[in-house]
Amino acid sequence: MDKAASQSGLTLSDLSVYRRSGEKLLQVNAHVLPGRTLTIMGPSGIGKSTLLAAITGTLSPDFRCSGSVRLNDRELMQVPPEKRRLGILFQDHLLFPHFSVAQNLAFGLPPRTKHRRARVEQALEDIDLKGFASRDPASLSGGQRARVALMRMLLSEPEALLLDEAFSRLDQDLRARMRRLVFAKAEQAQLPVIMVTHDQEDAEAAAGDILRFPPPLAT
Ligand SMILES: Nc1ncnc2c1ncn2[C@@H]1O[C@H](COP(=O)(O)OP(=O)(O)OP(=O)(O)O)[C@@H](O)[C@H]1O
Repeated sequence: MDKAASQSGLTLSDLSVYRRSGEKLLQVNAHVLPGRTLTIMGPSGIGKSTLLAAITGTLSPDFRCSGSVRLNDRELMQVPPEKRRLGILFQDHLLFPHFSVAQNLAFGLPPRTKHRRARVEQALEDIDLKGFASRDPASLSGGQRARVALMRMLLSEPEALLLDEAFSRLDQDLRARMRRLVFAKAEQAQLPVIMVTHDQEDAEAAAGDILRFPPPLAT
């Protein structure tokens, strides 16, 4: 593998999260290739969401982290959150309630994007919501909201995706459709993905490495 190829993707090196008291929650070493997904699973409360916050640079003051997060050729630890170019999707699929669907999507576009209206129209088509531009988010179904949230994240041109129980509020059919959409987009754009989930089917659908906490006991 040449040097450039070996640097592509998202690399967590001894990334550790601690409570302010000094107690270590998790430590992770992982390399996620472009277009591939690393699934993180483990019991509630062990620090999976906190780990994602360490990656995005949005840890609450109750925690601190150490180690390294490299995205392609950039070390992110000293980079402010808004410049890390990470897309994160939570289970709530939060949209701005006073913005229309189109305005929510436009919010994802980087500031200097040209042809904003056309980009938003195309995005609506991509998620099968043509004609929904002026709708109020509250008038959408859960699945429609999830697709708008996903597309808004993708429009922001992230270089990696982080999914925090992103599919858990969706019913089974929709969950499978959303998963396919996310993994297809990630593969198409060659984005590394880290997915936190409690759901074995999510993990199987991702078809990538799985990191389980606590590690299984050796037999
Ligand atoms: N803002 C906060 N201040 C203090 N403690 C917090 C805060 N957020 C989370 N915690 C605590 O930190 C620990 C890790 O929480 P975290 O949400 O990262 O766990 P998790 O593994 O993602 O859990 P779940 O699977 O239930 O989402 C938990 O004990 C939680 O109660």
